[in-house]
Amino acid sequence: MLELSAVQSGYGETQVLYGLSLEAKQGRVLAILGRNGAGKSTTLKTIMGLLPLKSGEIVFDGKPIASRPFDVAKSGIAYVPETRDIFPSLTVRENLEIAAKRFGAAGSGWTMARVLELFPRLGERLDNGGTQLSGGEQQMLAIARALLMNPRLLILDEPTEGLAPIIVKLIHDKLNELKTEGLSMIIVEQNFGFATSLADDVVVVGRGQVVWTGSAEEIRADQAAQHTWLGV
Ligand SMILES: Nc1ncnc2c1ncn2[C@@H]1O[C@H](COP(=O)(O)OP(=O)(O)OP(=O)(O)O)[C@@H](O)[C@H]1O
Repeated sequence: MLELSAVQSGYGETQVLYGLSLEAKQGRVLAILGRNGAGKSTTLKTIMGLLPLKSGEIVFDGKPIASRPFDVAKSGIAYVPETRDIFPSLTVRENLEIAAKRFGAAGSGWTMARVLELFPRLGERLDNGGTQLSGGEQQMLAIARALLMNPRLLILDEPTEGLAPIIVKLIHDKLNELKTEGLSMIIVEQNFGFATSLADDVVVVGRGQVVWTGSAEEIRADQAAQHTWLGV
């Protein structure tokens, strides 16, 4: 579904990705793991067109991916950044409506009612401003907003960062529901247990390249790889 081949990218003069290749498959969850600064977020930003592709290729559903973020989103990839990027001056309802209006295909897939069914907590907070939400509620809103774009691929950057264990469990269960429904996902995570219990496939990034590829079961069983690449 999404294939990166020999991708080089970075920030201005600073190169971060040195020939990174990976594949996210249809109907599966891919976890991208790696130590701080390995290049995981940079990989996601390059996919989304937020950083320029210096060389290499990114192919989505058989075609080269769009280069501008809006067009990447339009093509069916929704991205939940590490910063969540809730509009702070808008209410929960307004945050959701913007996504639904801009990207939602009328009458198909995800609707406001369906995302509120997934996250009832948001239904109780519809008139609250973005800044009045807890970290967990912001993450729920960011995911709900991404779903309203009716993506074929959902990309999440560290969805559990800074969240209390009970909210981490809730987010885990919701993402698991989405997985069961067949939604393809890429998840960047520092939380090894969270990532490997959701993922089918795993790649580990180290210094801007993929250094390990296998299944979630394989990395859970491979203590040497965990130690070498993740410091677990
Ligand atoms: N805006 C930026 N300008 C310059 N360099 C950056 C910028 N953002 C990140 N970097 C550098 O790029 C490298 C990779 O960062 P990246 O955010 O992709 O790491 P990561 O694997 O996602 O880890 P983390 O868990 O810390 O986010 C790091 O060395 C980081 O310092």
